[in-house]
Amino acid sequence: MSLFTHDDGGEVLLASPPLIRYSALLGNTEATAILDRLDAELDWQRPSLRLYGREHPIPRQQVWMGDVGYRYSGRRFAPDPWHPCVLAIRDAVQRRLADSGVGTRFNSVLLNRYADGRDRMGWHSDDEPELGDSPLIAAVSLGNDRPLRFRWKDRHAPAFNVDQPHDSLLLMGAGVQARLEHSLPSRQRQGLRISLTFRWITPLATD
Ligand SMILES: O=C(O)CCC(=O)C(=O)O
Ligand SMILES: [Fe+2]
Repeated sequence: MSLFTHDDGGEVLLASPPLIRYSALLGNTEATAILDRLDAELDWQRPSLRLYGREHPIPRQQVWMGDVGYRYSGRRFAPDPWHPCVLAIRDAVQRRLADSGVGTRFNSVLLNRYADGRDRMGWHSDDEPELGDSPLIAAVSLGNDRPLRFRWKDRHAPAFNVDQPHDSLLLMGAGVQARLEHSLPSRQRQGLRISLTFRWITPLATD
């Protein structure tokens, strides 16, 4: 699914709200080397979520990284310090977005590790209050190409998939979290994938 291509290589998958995919963010060799390092060097966690009084380990692993803490599903997470590879990716993302006229910075990132096709993420929007009114989220994919599935909250149009190849960047622009939900469905026979979703978090007054 692609409407047209920007001069800088960004593919406009949805014009409004904007959903834009960029390829070859780091270059294949560097992206693969970084995938291996993040897999080996990060302190991957599998927290449990409490649902109807029972603890359920999430079906993937994750690391929060950056300058500010984060609340997720009612719990507080202290961030891990920036890993040099993650800083390199953040800078590449900010440069690529600046080149296409999107001046933005990110102060935190959620890294998700999907060991195989059984690991997944359920339907959600990234719309926590500390992300502000119309958050901009930049999702970088390393490793196996797993489609991100989107559905409209008002169901006015069908759900659709967005492929996320190795070394690609998906920009979810203003309005995407308000109007759509996304999920990473399980798949058969898939290998390791790590995603990095960069965000700007405004620390709340209660912090
Ligand atoms: O791994 C993905 O592609 C999706 C991650 C995501 O939705 C998130 O981190 O909020
Ligand atoms: Fe998300």
